[in-house]
Amino acid sequence: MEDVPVLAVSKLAKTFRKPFSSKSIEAVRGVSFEVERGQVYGFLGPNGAGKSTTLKMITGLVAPTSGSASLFGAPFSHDSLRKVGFLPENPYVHPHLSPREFVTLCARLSDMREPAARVSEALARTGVGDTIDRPARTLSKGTLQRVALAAALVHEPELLILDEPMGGLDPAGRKHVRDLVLEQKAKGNSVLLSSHVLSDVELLCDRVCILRSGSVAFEGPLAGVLDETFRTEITLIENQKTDIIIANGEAEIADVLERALARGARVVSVTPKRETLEELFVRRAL
Ligand SMILES: Nc1ncnc2c1ncn2[C@@H]1O[C@H](COP(=O)(O)OP(=O)(O)OP(=O)(O)O)[C@@H](O)[C@H]1O
Repeated sequence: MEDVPVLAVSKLAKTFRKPFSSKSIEAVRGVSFEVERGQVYGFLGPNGAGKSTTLKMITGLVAPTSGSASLFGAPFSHDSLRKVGFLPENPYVHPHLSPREFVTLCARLSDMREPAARVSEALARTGVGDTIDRPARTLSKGTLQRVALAAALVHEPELLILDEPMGGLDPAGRKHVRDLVLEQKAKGNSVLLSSHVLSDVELLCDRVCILRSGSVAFEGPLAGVLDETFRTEITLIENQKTDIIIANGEAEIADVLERALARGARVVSVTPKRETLEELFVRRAL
């Protein structure tokens, strides 16, 4: 079972019908990708690209129009969801429950018998400190986000799905999330991370899928892509003017330098530049 993907999404599609109208919105159009064990997988795309809808179909909250998602090598079932933790975008924490009560409720819904220790541990891990017994309606947005994250983690899921986990968090909270994601990976668990914070995605993810208008615009390992787009900037001064030439690959660099020196140009710098995820995102998704 080691080689079976933790999550396999196959041609998932969702069309929403507009009420009282013949119009419809094709939110997701045949999206496929796989998440392996121990992998942190980035799910990116501009606003309205279909990320949240895809994550809701994976977790059974929205019924697909077509296509399927299988978890741990088996067709989707509510049983397989026991091994999944989900932090939705704009999570709802019942306003009359305290963080401890809410996360205990979530733990019991995941069939945990004696969850007290795990509940305290999960809330401490996400940094909900001394507000643990206050009603949720009195808590800040960032604290509620931390409570919801604890609820997604409490049953020690093998696949953690995070939809915009940095929403409303301060720098310390964002660091908590980054550390948590790396901790999950170190334990051999998998994380599917949807985020607009590209620097975090670049730091954490092994592989990414970029959605555009409901379709996959790019899917692949991050390292390979960023290496593939490796280029070198050569700055020259020629006839009292500065010129920047972009060269790809060693042969091209040698060629540019040889010609420049033969013309009597002065080489000011030769700087390797790697494409950032931000640049890749703009190129592929916008
Ligand atoms: N319940 C719904 N009914 C009708 N349309 C919907 C519904 N949910 C989402 N949509 C539409 O589907 C499209 C995709 O929305 P979705 O929330 O999946 O995008 P997203 O990539 O998560 O965006 P964001 O980054 O802004 O969260 C949008 O056009 C949205 O308006």
